[in-house]
Amino acid sequence: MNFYTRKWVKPEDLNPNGSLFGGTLLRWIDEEAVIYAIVQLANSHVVTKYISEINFVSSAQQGDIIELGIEATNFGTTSITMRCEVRNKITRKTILSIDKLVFVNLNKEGTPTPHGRTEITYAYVGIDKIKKDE
Ligand SMILES: CCCCCCCCCCCCCCCC(=O)SCCNC(=O)CCNC(=O)[C@H](O)C(C)(C)COP(=O)(O)OP(=O)(O)OC[C@H]1O[C@@H](n2cnc3c(N)ncnc32)[C@H](O)[C@@H]1OP(=O)(O)O
Repeated sequence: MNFYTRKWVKPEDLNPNGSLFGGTLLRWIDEEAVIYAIVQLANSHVVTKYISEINFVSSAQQGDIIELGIEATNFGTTSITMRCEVRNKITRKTILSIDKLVFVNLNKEGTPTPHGRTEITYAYVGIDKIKKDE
């Protein structure tokens, strides 16, 4: 699993108890996962379809540095399934885990369309190769 994104937990990210707000963390994960899906499927028109059980394992506090990890676990016909783990960068303690995030590859009309991908792309995919809607 690659931990590409690091976040520094700031005052505006906190809930009234002073720990990292769960909704903020989920927003960061959705964003991270959609970028991962766009790169893997080489298409900018992908949407979040399904997110499985979310396990908030431990909390993060102001000042903590956390990192978000995403890994593709299955390439379907029109979908990609990923798993996610968030951990404290310093202690490596798990903060959250999600077993399944499913994103669907869409065409210009917004209909699910085959992506033709079968395995993880590790090499850099040029941004010019990512299909964008016109
Ligand atoms: C890096 C450079 C970028 C440059 C460029 C930037 C562009 C920057 C763009 C940003 C983009 C932001 C995007 C953000 C992410 C949102 O915020 S997306 C917003 C939230 N999501 C939505 O609004 C989606 C709403 N849902 C839908 O529109 C429809 O459900 C969908 C997605 C079109 C799918 O329709 P459907 O009838 O369920 O389709 P169906 O053919 O039955 O299934 C499609 C696939 O989903 C799977 N599936 C269906 N239901 C389920 C389920 N419950 N569980 C698991 N899998 C399921 C199916 O098995 C199938 O997969 P395959 O077997 O083909 O692999």
